[in-house]
Parts: sequence; structure tokens; C-alpha cells
Amino acid sequence: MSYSYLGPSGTFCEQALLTVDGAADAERVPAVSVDTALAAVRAGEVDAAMVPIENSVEGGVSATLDAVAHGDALQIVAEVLIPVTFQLAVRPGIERLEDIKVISTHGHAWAQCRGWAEKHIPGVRFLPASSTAAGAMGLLEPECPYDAALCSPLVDTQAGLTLLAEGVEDNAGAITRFILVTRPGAIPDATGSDKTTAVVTLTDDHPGGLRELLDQFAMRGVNLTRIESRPTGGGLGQYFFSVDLEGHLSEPRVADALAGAHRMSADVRFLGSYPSATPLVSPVPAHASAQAYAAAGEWIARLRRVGRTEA
Ligand SMILES: O=C(O)C(=O)C[C@]1(C(=O)O)C=C[C@@H](O)C=C1
Repeated sequence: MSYSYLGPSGTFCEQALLTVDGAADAERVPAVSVDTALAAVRAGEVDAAMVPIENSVEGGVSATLDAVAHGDALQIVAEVLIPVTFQLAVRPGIERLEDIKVISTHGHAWAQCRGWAEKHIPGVRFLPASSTAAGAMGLLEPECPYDAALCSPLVDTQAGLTLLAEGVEDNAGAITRFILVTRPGAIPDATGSDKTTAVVTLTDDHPGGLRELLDQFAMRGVNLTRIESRPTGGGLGQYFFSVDLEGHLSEPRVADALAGAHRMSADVRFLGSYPSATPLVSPVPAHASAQAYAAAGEWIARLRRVGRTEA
């Protein structure tokens, strides 16, 4: 196997990738952006990509939500949760917080540390970097246009950077969720604790459209763990919905709910069923169990057989 990930080495993304069996010894190709990492999968240059999808403080990673929703089909085969904590690295010559005028990091990292930075370095300016590790590595460049970078604790051991502070995040205990993405192929077997991701674009804009979509899941006892609206790019008011739900496509209630969504909108993109990284939070109601579906299916089949005999 070969993998792309949001690089360079030292990102949280790489940390997530290294939790995958065999990835430590596999070919790992750092990419400059989520789009580039996924493009390498689409082009067949690597087998899979590890990219961030959601953070417990800052929410969805738009670059990932949009990239998997459009273009050649991709499939999510695994998810990884990584606790995130940040440290402040500085360029040579900077010795005190007061010397810092500009901080660089990934936008999601800045959103998680902005409160600390504004409190301890009043007036500091933010310069976006393509990743936390890219920001940190830039500090070693002779013409670095910023003084400090917020990065993962993985970075210091590799580069010999000077650290001025650790644990600078505003919310202790934050978690980022990453997904392992491949070209479409076999769906991982159901484990009994699985998630499914899909993208739905409602074709017809009318009052209650979103509620009707949600009903498809609610009435089949399917719990949603994330729902986000993202602009389609086609104009104001035009959105698609990206959803994660508890359950596997092989479960009748999940298949039925997705089929219901498809009846409402032909524009449903199935993005995969894969093992959940945490135990599912909501028990399956009795009426939505596989047994209840089987019993109801047999009942309908019986009715149809009787009808045919009598006809
Ligand atoms: O820049 C990194 O290190 C990443 O892996 C990206 C990313 C993200 O996109 O959310 C991952 C975890 C942190 O929340 C901050 C940045």
C-alpha cells in the first residue's frame, strides 16, 4: 500500500496515518493540500489518502467535505480520531512572547488557539499555512516572514525548533477526526459498530425539504452523528448536505434510509461504510432491527404469494 497525506512530515494527518496497520513501513507521500492528497488517489498514484474531516472545536474541514463530494467517486474505508494539542515554536532569535509579531499555522489550528494567542501576545497577526508542520518548518527558512508557528508536539523532535510554550489550545481535550480514502472498491465488512457517510443534494427546493430528508433517517432508527450544509458553488441558496450516520450499508435500516433519500433526490453520493472509531451512541430501536426488517419482509412475501394463488 502507498498513502498520501496532508504534509509535510509532522502534521496531525501523518500522526493519524501512522495508526493504520502497516502504514509505518509503507510508502508515504506528503501532499501540499487536501485536494492534492485526494487527487493522487484519484490518479492512481497512491492507494489511499489520510485527510482531516472534522474537529471537535472548529467543526467540518470544508476542503475535505467539498473534495469528496465532487469529482471522481472516492470511498471512505476507515476513520481515525487524534487528540490535538498545540505548541508554539519560534524562529531563531526570538526568545520572548513579546518579540512575536506574526504567527503562522493551519486555519483550523489558529481557530483552536486564537484565544490563547490574543491573550498572551496582544495584537499578534495570523498568517495562514497549508498545515501546522508547514508553518513550523518555515521557521527554519532564512527569509521566514513570521516569528512563530502553532504546531503539533510531533514537530519539535524532528527539526530542532525552539519552543516557547506548550498546551496553547483554548479547549483542552479537542479531537480531530481523519478519514482514510481510497478509490471505490469493496466495502469493509460490518463490525456491528460502523458509520456511513453520504452526500445528498436536494433536487427540489420546497418548504420542509430538509425535514423530509431527516425523516428518512429518523423513521428507520438511524442516528446522524454529523450533518453539514455546504454550498454547491452553483449560486446563493444552493447547498448540498454531508451526513455521517451510525450503521452499515449492509443493515436493512441503513439501506432503506439511503434508498428513501435517493427517492427524494437522485443526487445521493454514497461515500462508504467503515468501522466507527468509538462505540455507537444510540441503540437500534426494536422496530428498525435486522430481525424486524426480515420478519416484515417475510410477511409481505406471504401476502404476495397468497394474492397470486387466489388470482
Ligand atoms: O495541519 C495539520 O497538522 C493537519 O493535520 C490539519 C489539521 C486540520 O485540518 O484540522 C488537523 C488537525 C488540527 O485540528 C489542525 C489542522
